[in-house]
Amino acid sequence: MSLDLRGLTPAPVTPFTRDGEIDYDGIKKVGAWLGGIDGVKGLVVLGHAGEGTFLTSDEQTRVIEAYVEAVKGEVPIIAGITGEGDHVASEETRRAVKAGASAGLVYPSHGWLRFGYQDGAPQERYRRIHEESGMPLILFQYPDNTKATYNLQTQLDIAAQPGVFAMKNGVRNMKRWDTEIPVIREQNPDLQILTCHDEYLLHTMFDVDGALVGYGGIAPEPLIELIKAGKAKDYARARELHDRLMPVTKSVYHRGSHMEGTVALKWALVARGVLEHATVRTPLRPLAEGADRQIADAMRQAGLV
Ligand SMILES: N[C@@H](CC=O)C(=O)O
Repeated sequence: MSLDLRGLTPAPVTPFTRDGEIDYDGIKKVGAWLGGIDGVKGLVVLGHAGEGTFLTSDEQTRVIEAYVEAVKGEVPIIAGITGEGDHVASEETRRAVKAGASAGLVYPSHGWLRFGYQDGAPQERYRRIHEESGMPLILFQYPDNTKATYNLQTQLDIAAQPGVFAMKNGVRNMKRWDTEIPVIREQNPDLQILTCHDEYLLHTMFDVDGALVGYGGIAPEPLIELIKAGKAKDYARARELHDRLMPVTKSVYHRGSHMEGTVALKWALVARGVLEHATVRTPLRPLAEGADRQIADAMRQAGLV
């Protein structure tokens, strides 16, 4: 498997026009900017930050194509694969391959969040998607406080399957992180382990090959430094970067929910001059009055503006 995500892989937003259509000029701008940064290893489009499930399947295809064009071959485009059933997810992955995506980040089937999954179902989901599309896949570990979180054996099984080359881990249970990551690593030395703990990256930064985060779409430069510091086991430097970013972390990710974080990401890009406005699609809603100014202040304090 040749994809190398050992570094920063941002999950960028999908820009919209003020009337809620996809803003292709906006994608060009975001894609060219992020794709041109040394240390960015790929972009994951159509994830949570990219409002992927709020797009029609035609729109999803066009967003992939637009990002592929925007990055001009500098980095691979990876598509979020979110279809509920394995058959539709597999079809979705085939469309993504055709549109130019180089890999897929496979989300759990949505119903598992509420009801949990039957033994073997996650393994089968990855197996089928890979076999039917040929796409290299990233295992997505959901938070421990959801029923869609995979137990250790399920993670090990998926990680060992053909076509699975990386894991995006957002377990958000530090006991599980500290005990499971070493086992996963030992049993799958080639698996690229990427943290997605946007709201508290510091703890996870010392055990990973990289980060696959929405945060990377607004603050790529310090996050690349943070990943380097983690790999060098330079806690002092990592702590310094963490502290510098804290106002941004708070104003974007310590909000009522991670959903608000997606809206906040767009305001952060407005502050950076990358986007002109922060239009999102429902069910996302505008942030409370003044949040835009608070986010812009935080970006200034962190030296990102
Ligand atoms: N960082 C979030 C949202 C990304 O998909 C997560 O942990 O899942």
